Amino acid sequence: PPAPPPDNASRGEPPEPPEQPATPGVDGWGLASGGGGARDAWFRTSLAPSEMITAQSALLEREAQESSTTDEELAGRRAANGSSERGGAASTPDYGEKKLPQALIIGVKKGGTRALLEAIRVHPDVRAVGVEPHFFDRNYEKGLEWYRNVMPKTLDGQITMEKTPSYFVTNEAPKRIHSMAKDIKLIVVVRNPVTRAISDYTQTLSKKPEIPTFEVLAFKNRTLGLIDASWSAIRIGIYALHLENWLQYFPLSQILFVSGERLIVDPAGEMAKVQDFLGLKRVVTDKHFYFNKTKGFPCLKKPEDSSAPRCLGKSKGRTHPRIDPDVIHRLRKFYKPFNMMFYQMTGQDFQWEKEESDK
Ligand SMILES: Nc1ncnc2c1ncn2[C@@H]1O[C@H](COP(=O)(O)OS(=O)(=O)O)[C@@H](OP(=O)(O)O)[C@H]1O
Repeated sequence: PPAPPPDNASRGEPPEPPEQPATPGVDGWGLASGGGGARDAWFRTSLAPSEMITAQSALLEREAQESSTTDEELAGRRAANGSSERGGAASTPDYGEKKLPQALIIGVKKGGTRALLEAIRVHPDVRAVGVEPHFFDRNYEKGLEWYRNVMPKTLDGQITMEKTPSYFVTNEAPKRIHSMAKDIKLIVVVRNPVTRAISDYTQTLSKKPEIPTFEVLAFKNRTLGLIDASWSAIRIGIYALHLENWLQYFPLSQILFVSGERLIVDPAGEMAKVQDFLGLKRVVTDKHFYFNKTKGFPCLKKPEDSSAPRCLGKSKGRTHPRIDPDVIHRLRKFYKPFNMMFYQMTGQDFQWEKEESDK
């Protein structure tokens, strides 16, 4: 495989979270209603009103810094809803204590991380932060007490979780996470890197319509067919490169790789693996999902006691621009050796080479 690419260079996109040079030698849906009853709704947070303030300030900070890894719609609703976010549970006393997370969704950006977090927080034994705390990349200097405070209260036996997709590509993240909890469980939602890159670009384009085309940004030299691996949209997809860094600190057994593609076609199947990995009873099953034809994605069934939205918002499942098939072909060739290395490292074949087209 080609040599590790250099760091991302600014290409007129919103700034990315700080990404570090490659490791040397590497080629490379929960409403806690009625005191813990049905928790089946996308777009709900498990935060009490007071916790919302902390989380919202984290959110605002995040938005001030950059907006590349966003769940914009979710953020918008949260800001609009203010402290009434817990809906039916707002009047329910919030028992328990805030703990540091025992499991993290560390990536990848545009992999399907929001869908996974919203689905797992349906589980009564999981409580999660709705926003991305970005602790191990941007807020680390705020300290562990700040981080713990961002977390929702949990009862004994409940797992605390958060998701920040940029952790996966943050050089310092594995070391920092390991120093907090060496037995933490890590989840990575991976997706065909070509489609992921287009999804990433589509998100940027939605905020900055004036940016060059994907085809222009993807190449250092298009005539020579030289891919610009320093462009973050491309670099994030070199999963083997980033994974190498995590494996310096965590055994493979502590990392679960979820297929972003399977999470769409068989959400219950992927959720079974996630629950097993987290040591949870398989509570989130096919009964919780339905396929929404308008959205084109699986959504969570509406809880009996709520009129909450069931699908993820408009920022999830955007229509991708049409990309020159030749460029897609070049990118697939570029990623192939890295994908092979990733399959070998994880012992899982994600079948990205078999896909005939990239959405
Ligand atoms: N159930 C469901 N509903 C909607 N969207 C779904 C779902 N499951 C997976 N996906 C895919 O998730 C992609 C966004 O990934 P992330 O949530 O990780 O994005 S982000 O990094 O937090 O911005 C998003 O990417 P795009 O389709 O490119 O918008 C979706 O394809």
